[in-house]
Amino acid sequence: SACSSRFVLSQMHPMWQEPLEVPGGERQSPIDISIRKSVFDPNLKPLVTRYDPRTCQQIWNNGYSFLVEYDDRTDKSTLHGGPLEDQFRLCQFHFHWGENNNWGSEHTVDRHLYPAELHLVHWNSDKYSLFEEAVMEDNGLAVIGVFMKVGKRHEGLQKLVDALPAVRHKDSVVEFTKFDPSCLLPQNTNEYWTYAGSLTTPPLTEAVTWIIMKQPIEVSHDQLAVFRSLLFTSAEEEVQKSMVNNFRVQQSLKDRTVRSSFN
Ligand SMILES: NS(=O)(=O)c1ccc(S(=O)(=O)c2ccccc2)s1
Ligand SMILES: [Zn+2]
Repeated sequence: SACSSRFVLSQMHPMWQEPLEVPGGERQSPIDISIRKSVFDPNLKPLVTRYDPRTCQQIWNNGYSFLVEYDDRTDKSTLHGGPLEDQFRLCQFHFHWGENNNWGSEHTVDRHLYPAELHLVHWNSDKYSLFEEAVMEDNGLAVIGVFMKVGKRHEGLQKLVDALPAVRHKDSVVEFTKFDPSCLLPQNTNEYWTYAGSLTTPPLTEAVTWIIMKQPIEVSHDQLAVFRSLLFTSAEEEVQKSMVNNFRVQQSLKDRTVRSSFN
């Protein structure tokens, strides 16, 4: 899928310094979601996801996270509803996590940090014909964020966890098929926050409608430990660096309002 293979994320080290200026800079992500400052919007609709597991293709360690990539050449795995006016196509999902269970998520809720956060990345296939075009437009992308907390083992996630040793190093790819990402959504997808933001890794473009689920999913301590066994570095590099703390620092809300789909 074009959504991540053609875009080589900036070669800056994953703990990259914040670039001096970013495109626009008025709607950057991630942010802290203040529950009391969010505004209930009764016009927000339920989210509708239709994912076809047959579009799942591979897992790729891009040196920043690991991406599970989907065939986005047709409208087989889609997202619409919620705050969205158009239909969006799933291109990949990936995660952000910490070196321990005390932190790791990019977004926070009333400053509460989760040990990890899942991002399901979609692009507006009603308005654009290629992912590359959508990335440059302010309504081009929609990312569903799901918080992850430590608890019982997540059976659906285990198939993915078992494949991770095959993509331990940066630039490694392994075939990964027949995975339905809706198993990673919480059972209640009607309660979410939404706001206008950006990609949280370079190019940081301000093209994302963020949809953050209120209900976290539970994963086990051991499953998160396997995430931390991945490496930022490629097999050739002599010094291996554990892939941990791959989250961006929080950004100012500026002149934005976070809406909630629930009261
Ligand atoms: N963490 S996040 O969900 O905001 C995110 C960062 C990068 C991507 S991308 O790989 O889709 C991509 C998109 C456009 C250009 C390059 C990569 S998605
Ligand atoms: Zn992300």
